[in-house]
Amino acid sequence: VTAFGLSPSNIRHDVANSSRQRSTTTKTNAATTFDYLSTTNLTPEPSSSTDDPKVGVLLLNLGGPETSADVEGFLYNLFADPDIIRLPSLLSPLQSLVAFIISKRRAPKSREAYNSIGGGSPILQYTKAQAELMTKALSERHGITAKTYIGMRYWYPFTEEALDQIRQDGINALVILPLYPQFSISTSGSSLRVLQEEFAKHSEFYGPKRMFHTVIPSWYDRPGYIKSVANLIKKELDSFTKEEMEESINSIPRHVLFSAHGVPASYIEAGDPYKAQIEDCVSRIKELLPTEEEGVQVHLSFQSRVGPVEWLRPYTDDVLPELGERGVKNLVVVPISFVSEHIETLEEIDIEYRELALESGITNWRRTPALNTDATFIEDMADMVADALNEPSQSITEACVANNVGNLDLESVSHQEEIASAGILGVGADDDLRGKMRLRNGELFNGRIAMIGIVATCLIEILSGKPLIHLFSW
Ligand SMILES: C=CC1=C(C)c2cc3[nH]c(cc4nc(cc5[nH]c(cc1n2)c(C)c5CCC(=O)O)C(CCC(=O)O)=C4C)c(C)c3C=C
Ligand SMILES: [Fe+2]
Repeated sequence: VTAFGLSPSNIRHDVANSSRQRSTTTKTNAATTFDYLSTTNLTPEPSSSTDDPKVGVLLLNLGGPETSADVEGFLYNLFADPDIIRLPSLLSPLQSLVAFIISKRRAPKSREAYNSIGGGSPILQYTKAQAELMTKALSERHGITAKTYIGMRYWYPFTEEALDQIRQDGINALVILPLYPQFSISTSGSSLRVLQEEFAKHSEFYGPKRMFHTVIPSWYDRPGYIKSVANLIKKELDSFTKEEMEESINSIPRHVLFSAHGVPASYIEAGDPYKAQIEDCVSRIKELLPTEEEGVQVHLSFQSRVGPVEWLRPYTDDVLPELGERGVKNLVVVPISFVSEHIETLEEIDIEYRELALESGITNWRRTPALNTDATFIEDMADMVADALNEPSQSITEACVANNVGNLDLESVSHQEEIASAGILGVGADDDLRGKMRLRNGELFNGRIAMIGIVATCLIEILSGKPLIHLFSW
């Protein structure tokens, strides 16, 4: 079935009539029709007295503090998310306490970073601009009138608020688009979990008889997106002057460093597709760039690690000095896992990494802007929504299962490994593998003991007022 196989009466519906009943952010194109509804296998009950399809697009994003007074609350929401810090189930009742302690601890450093970029995150402004332009392009390119909603995970407007509005507006065909090109359990997965909970709470509204929804879980491989990033990089590569090129003492004069947001390495072990999608994305973009023979070398590293655990490697702050040592002078840094400017582009890359690069001898520094409202990208967003309306639908649950959301639970990881290896272990048991499984279970046990120790340490600090907590570095 297509994503929204509504009843035949909706086919070739006149947008001009229905658009009067809903508030849209677009100009209405009266001559256009809802051709995308033309395959009809399912017949939902209309949500209002008319049987208009009311199309909504829900853009999911992370959100960010708008002022420095918001920073601690934002951090609390982030660390209270079990998809960001997953405690073993025994300790999960302590999640709020852990979030409280870590956010208090981290707030001054984060606040300073936000102050250096004007006091708050620009994420909401960029997301609003993307929403408005995408809605307009959806109307102009595809004749689809839709209302676009923004649902942030950790700050206003929260996803729950967007869903309240979606219900009030009587939307009956919803495209869910996380603004993360690559899927991670910690980002798109976390937002989809909120949707799952909300849909269960209001099942009378979100049931298939009342409303269809389809999720676009990841879209890093869309040619329009790949092309728009490649174009931004080529523009920066072309900006190196002849003099700058001559400064290079590396055999390759220009270098491109993709700096992706990191995740803890344990996420990948739990089945997070993020690393594989980042690598695939980078290799697709690379195909559109000049080759090494043409004087451009491409690198990939991961930034923004937080806390005491191992994150995806290589780390950006290790790679920059290495490139400097290799005589690289001309470098274009490309933020790759996010589509608008935010603290980690404006502060971490533009200030911290730039300084590190200059200290390391990389004298000619460039950074591609985030896609923001890039015209090719906005058009591709609109095309992506239109495609989702015409292609087979993917439910929230299907998207979660396909991307291993929920696997972060330590018990389920261990259980799945046992299941996965049961065949090998049962017949012709492999002692080495059994040994590894025992080791893994031992590690889990040790992990839990360590976690209890950490929480106990925090409690002691709170109760005693003494700073035991800077034993670990959130
Ligand atoms: C693809 C993008 C992102 C992934 C993956 C991701 C995972 C992740 N992040 C943290 C901890 C923090 N993230 C913070 C800010 C932040 N994170 C992303 C994106 C991804 N995070 C963005 C775009 C932002 C910035 C929002 C803004 O205000 O502009 C922060 C707060 C900032 C700071 O104090 O450094 C934290 C903390 C973890 C632990 C994690 C994976 C488990
Ligand atoms: Fe983050």
